[in-house]
Amino acid sequence: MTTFPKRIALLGSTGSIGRQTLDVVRRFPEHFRIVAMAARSNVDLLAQQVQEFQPELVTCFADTPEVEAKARRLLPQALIGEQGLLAVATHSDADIVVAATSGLVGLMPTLAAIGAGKTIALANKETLVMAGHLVTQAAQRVGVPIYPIDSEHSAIWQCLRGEETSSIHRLLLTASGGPFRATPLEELKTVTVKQALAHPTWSMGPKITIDSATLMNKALEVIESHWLFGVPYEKMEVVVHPESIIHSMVEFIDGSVKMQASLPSMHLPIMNALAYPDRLDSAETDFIRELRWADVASLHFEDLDLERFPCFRLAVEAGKRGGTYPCVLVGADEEAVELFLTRKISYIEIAQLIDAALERHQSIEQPDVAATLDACAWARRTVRELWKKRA
Ligand SMILES: NC(=O)C1=CN([C@@H]2O[C@H](COP(=O)(O)OP(=O)(O)OC[C@H]3O[C@@H](n4cnc5c(N)ncnc54)[C@H](OP(=O)(O)O)[C@@H]3O)[C@@H](O)[C@H]2O)C=CC1
Ligand SMILES: CC(=O)[C@@H](O)[C@H](O)COP(=O)(O)O
Ligand SMILES: [Mn+2]
Repeated sequence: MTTFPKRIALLGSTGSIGRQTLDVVRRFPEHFRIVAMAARSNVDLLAQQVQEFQPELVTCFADTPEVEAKARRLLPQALIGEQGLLAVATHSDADIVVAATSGLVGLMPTLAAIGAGKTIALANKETLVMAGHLVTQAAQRVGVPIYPIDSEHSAIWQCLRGEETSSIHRLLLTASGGPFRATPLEELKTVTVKQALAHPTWSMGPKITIDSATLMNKALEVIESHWLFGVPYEKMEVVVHPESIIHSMVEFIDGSVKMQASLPSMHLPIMNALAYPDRLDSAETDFIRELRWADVASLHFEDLDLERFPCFRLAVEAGKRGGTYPCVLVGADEEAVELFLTRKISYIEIAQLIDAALERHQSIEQPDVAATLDACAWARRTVRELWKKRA
């Protein structure tokens, strides 16, 4: 039987997933309590959240001296600096850690949380992509569960309840196709950051939104599925579904297909991960609207256009090759997306730089944590150097 309230440590409280997690906690105070929270630079919002949720521990990474000064002024009780994420992830009062920072910074706190025996509610997909073997082995060793928050994985997780992995014929991950699904190929050379950030169905942080535009996000999700559900790459397919209402499907060996549908809102997968094995009543919320027949009357599905989205092939290939290739993928992507967001490279150069970094890499098998982080750092440096040579 579940004991409520569950006590939550929230990594990335000021982000898109972090804020939606707090919406859920705010709505179900008898079910959840925030005991610790961490953010990087949005001190104003973090201070408001601390005021409202009264965590026992708050930390701010503070990536510049200005942010640090502000954090010391507005949050004198906060732990400042890089140790903060680890302290939040291992807080002794937390039952469950919501891993919702963006990018590769998610790995170490997630491993630390597992080591401390915490249940993981995982939004940060980069963690499993770059270190799937380390994270899943650690979780198995300690005996802690990893509940997915990513919408596709939440859908698959729900479809698999009561089923055997041996009954899976294939996983079908849906992809919205992003803002450039139908853009003439020639125009992709000149698309802007603003256009790339205009996701057709989801409102998310900038890194994942650009990954959705390049379809890197979907490839990361294929790799994430491999680790979460233990399904080989040959048994996974991606189908473009522009409405983002079917969040993914599982086809079983007898031909039956289960799919999970809901309007695009991350509140539902967050609620699912936090409340598992229970389900909370969404009628009690103002952020989840029930699905009406009109919403599903006209749904569309298309094949994925691999020529349009070179990042997809590059990334799945890196996942299949294994070793340190997935670490390089995550590091190179993080750097290339940063260069694009700061308007230093064009949209099509994202894939070119990631490709060049993967080409140059000498992979090692079964990397440990240090080798994983080294490979990510090497990839970031390599992308930056390649860009400087071009510029
Ligand atoms: N948004 C979504 O709908 C979905 C997101 N995900 C995944 O969830 C993760 C989070 O995404 P999203 O919420 O969109 O991202 P955002 O960019 O909106 O938020 C990122 C959060 O992480 C914090 N953060 C970043 N670096 C650090 C650091 N070094 N120390 C402490 N905090 C840090 C940010 O703090 P600050 O704001 O102060 O800078 C912010 O709170 C990503 O891995 C993404 O792929 C998966 C599925 C859906
Ligand atoms: C909400 C969520 O889970 C995102 O990861 C979503 O999948 C992004 O949409 P795309 O299908 O465009 O990548
Ligand atoms: Mn997703």
